[in-house]
Formats: sequence, C-alpha cells, structure tokens
Amino acid sequence: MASAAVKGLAGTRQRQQVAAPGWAPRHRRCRCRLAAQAGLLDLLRGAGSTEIATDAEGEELKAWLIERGLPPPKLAAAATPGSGRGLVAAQPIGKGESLLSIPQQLVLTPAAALEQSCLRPLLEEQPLPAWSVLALWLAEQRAAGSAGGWWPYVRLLPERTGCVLEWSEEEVEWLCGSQLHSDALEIRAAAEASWAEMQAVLAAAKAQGRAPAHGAFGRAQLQWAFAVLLSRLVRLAGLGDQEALLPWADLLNHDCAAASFLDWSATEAAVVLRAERRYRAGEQLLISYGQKTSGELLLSYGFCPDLGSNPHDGCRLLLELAPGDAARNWKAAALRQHGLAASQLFPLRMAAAPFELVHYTAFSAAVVGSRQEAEQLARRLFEEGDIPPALQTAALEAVVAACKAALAAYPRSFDGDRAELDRLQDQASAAAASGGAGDGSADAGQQRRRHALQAVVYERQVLSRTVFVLQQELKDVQRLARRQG
Ligand SMILES: C[S@@+](CC[C@H](N)C(=O)[O-])C[C@H]1O[C@@H](n2cnc3c(N)ncnc32)[C@H](O)[C@@H]1O
Repeated sequence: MASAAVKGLAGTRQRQQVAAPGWAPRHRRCRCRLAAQAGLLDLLRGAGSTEIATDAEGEELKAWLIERGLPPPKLAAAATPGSGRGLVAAQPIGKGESLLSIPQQLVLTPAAALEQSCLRPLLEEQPLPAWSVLALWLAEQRAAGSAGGWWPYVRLLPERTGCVLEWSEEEVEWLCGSQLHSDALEIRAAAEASWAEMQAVLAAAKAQGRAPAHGAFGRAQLQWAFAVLLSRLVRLAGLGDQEALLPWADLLNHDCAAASFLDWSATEAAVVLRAERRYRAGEQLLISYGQKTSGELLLSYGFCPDLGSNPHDGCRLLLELAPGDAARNWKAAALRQHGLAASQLFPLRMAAAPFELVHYTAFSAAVVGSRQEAEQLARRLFEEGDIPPALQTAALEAVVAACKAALAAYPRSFDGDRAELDRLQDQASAAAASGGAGDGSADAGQQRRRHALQAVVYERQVLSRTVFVLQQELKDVQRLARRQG
C-alpha cells in the first residue's frame, strides 16, 4: 500500500520536460532577442569582467565536487532575491554551450544511497522504495554533520522548503474544492505511509546498534528528508527514469518559460545541462522543473509564480464514465487502449480549447451495443480526432456541466477569495517597497495564504472561461444543426 502511495508522490516530483510549442509564451522570442542584444552590449562593454557576488558555501561545495571529478562548470552559486541560492553565469555564455556535466560518481541515485547507508545490510534484507532509501541516507548524513561523507552538500540543504509536507492541516484546507487538495492529501499520506513502512527496518537498526547519532532517524528528521526530496529530486529520463539528487546542480531555480532541463546523457556518461540561449556574466541560469501549474509548484516546491506569468497554469477537471452505463466495462477497456482511464483528470488552460476532454465526454455519452462498437468509436475519437455530429451537443453540455460542478465544489465564494487575494497582494507590494521589514514567520504564513488563494482563484477563472468558450461553441453547433435540419 505504501509503495502505491509513494508512486503517487513520485508522480508529483520534478518531471522535467521541454515546453510544448503550443504553450510557448508570446513574449519569449522577444525576450530572447532582447537578451541577445543585451549580450552583445555586454561584450562591447567588457561584461566578462563583471564582478559576481557569489555564495561562499555554494562555491565551497563546487570546489569540493571538482576535487571529486566535476568538470569545472561555467556557473557560480549566488544568493538570488526571493528564491534562496541559485546558479549564475560565471562568464558570458553562448547558446548551446555545455554548462554542467555531473559524472556518475556524483549523482546520488537510490543505488548510491544504499551503497553508502549504515542500514545497507538491513535494507538488502527488507528493501524499501527508492524514495525511502534516499530519505534515510539524507537523515543519516545530516545527523553525521561534518563527520559525514557529504557534509559540504548536506549543510546547504534548506531547513524548510515550503512544500506541502510542512503545511498545517488548516493551511491544506485552503485548497478545498480544488484537485490540489486531493494532491496535497495524497502527498502527505504517502510520506506518512513511507514513515510507517520504514519502522521495521528502524527497529532492527536500533536492536543491532546500527542507527547513528541519537534521533537521527526520528520522525521530524525523516519529515525534513521527505520535504527535501519533494523539492529537489530530479527524474532522469535518460537513466531509465531514475530519480536522483544532484549536488550543486540542485541549486538551479525554476523559470516557467525555460525549456532546458537536467538529464542523463549516455554519450557523455554524465548529467548534463546546455545553455538554451546566451547569458551575460552574473545572469541567473533558470531551468524548467516541468510544465507544472502554479498550484503544483506550490505543493512540491513551496513557491508560486506571479499571477499570469506561468504559461502552464490552469486546473484539472475530473471526468468519469457514468457508473450506471451498461457499456461501462467495454468503454473502460477501449479507453485503456488509448491511454485513458474510466476516471480521468484533464488539464484545462485559460487559452486552450479542451478538445481531448470533449472527445472523452462524447465517448462517455455515446450509446454503444458491443465491445467492438466501443473500440471503433474510441478509435474515431482518440486517433482520428473526429466527433460524430450526433454526439457533439451532449459532449459539450457534459463538459459545461462538469465545469459548473467543479466551480460549485469550492467552499468559499470567488469574490471573497479574490478580494482577500487583492488585499494580500497590496500588502506584499507595500512590504516589498518598504524593504520587507517585519516578522519572517508571519510573512511566510501570509505568503503561503496568498499563494494558495492565487491558485484557487486562477483555477476558477480557467473553469469559468472554459464554460464561456464551450457555451459559445454549443450555440454554434446548435445553430448549424438547425440550419441543416
Ligand atoms: C531545487 S531547489 C533550488 C535551489 C534553492 N533555491 C536553494 O536555495 O537551495 C528548489 C527550491 O528553490 C526555490 N525556487 C526555485 N525556483 C524558484 C522560483 N522561480 N521562485 C521562488 N523560489 C524558487 C524553492 O524554494 C524551491 O523549493
């Protein structure tokens, strides 16, 4: 059971992808051109000599890794306003240049963690999921302090990440009505299940005197480790989808408009990153953590991009085959052949027509008399992308009804949430203008509230916009039907 839950958690972690062309933000090309021009100006001004305020501990980690085989990167660690440490260009960088190449021995895969773990004999006897092995390794290294083999890396890991594992129950309730609420509960339940699942190993470790410093594997220590993993683990598609910690490279921050990401290169036998454009010396290098909505970023990484700045923002709508449909089993089998399930989440975006989900509801609404008929219709809808005219109205109506039901599921009024969000945004702007004086923890709590509100306000705007667009389409379909009839 725990491993199923852990799978759910894995699904929420960094899945780094290239931005789909349809979703490239309009301003991007323009920004690149400006950046290229800025790069040229910098060269003329001798930007190579720009002084960079580097971060001492981050640079010490880089030097430590270089001693262990890291080819010297063209990047430097630096403090970045509002996002902790980050990596900046240490010199002007050209498009396509190699920025980082992390050799295998510095990639912290679950296998590497197991190899180094004090619990290794026990974990070989009673294997735990990769996620738990890494968490135990992190907790062990942290407890060992400077005596541990990876202290230069572990001491840089944040005390708190802001991810949903650190939220109070009341804070999680702010997401009620949204699919994010189910995600949040699932992530927290997975961490709980992982904690429960490792108790037998921890008890054996205690009995055999294998656990290191007192309390190294306590609940709070493992909670910290789970939060670190949720906000830093990178899935390496080129390494069979393994998830790993990437020391120093995990200082890279996220940009919703970035296309580059870290992945394993078999030819270079290393995790690599190339420059997707030119960079000035001192400019921060940002990568993509995946095409995530702002709410998803909030749950895993504890930050939320500014409203309107995330081209992947939106919400997910849950659609299901009608439970009472006599053809439900045939339909479910036919859906599976197209990678869809009898209960399926669909992403909605502000500016995208949700064709796939209209096809899904057309399939759900259709009356089919056999398995073959279900398969035939599924092929027409999901392979050829064609909706039989007779199903169009019912499909559009079903999506509109599903969006309205999703809107009604939010417990608080849209206007009330919007007003509170505006107020918190004004307060945040005023605090930023006055230098951000005040109690840090109160600020963090207020920021979380603002981010949660931002997510649930935007989701409802997307749902309302989808209702509007589909109602227009419904009118067109009905007008056409009247003309033809
Ligand atoms: C993989 S780590 C990146 C390094 C991190 N900044 C640090 O100081 O250790 C991910 C964390 O960086 C921060 N972060 C990354 N991108 C950000 C962004 N665009 N805005 C704000 N915070 C960001 C968040 O705290 C997130 O949990």
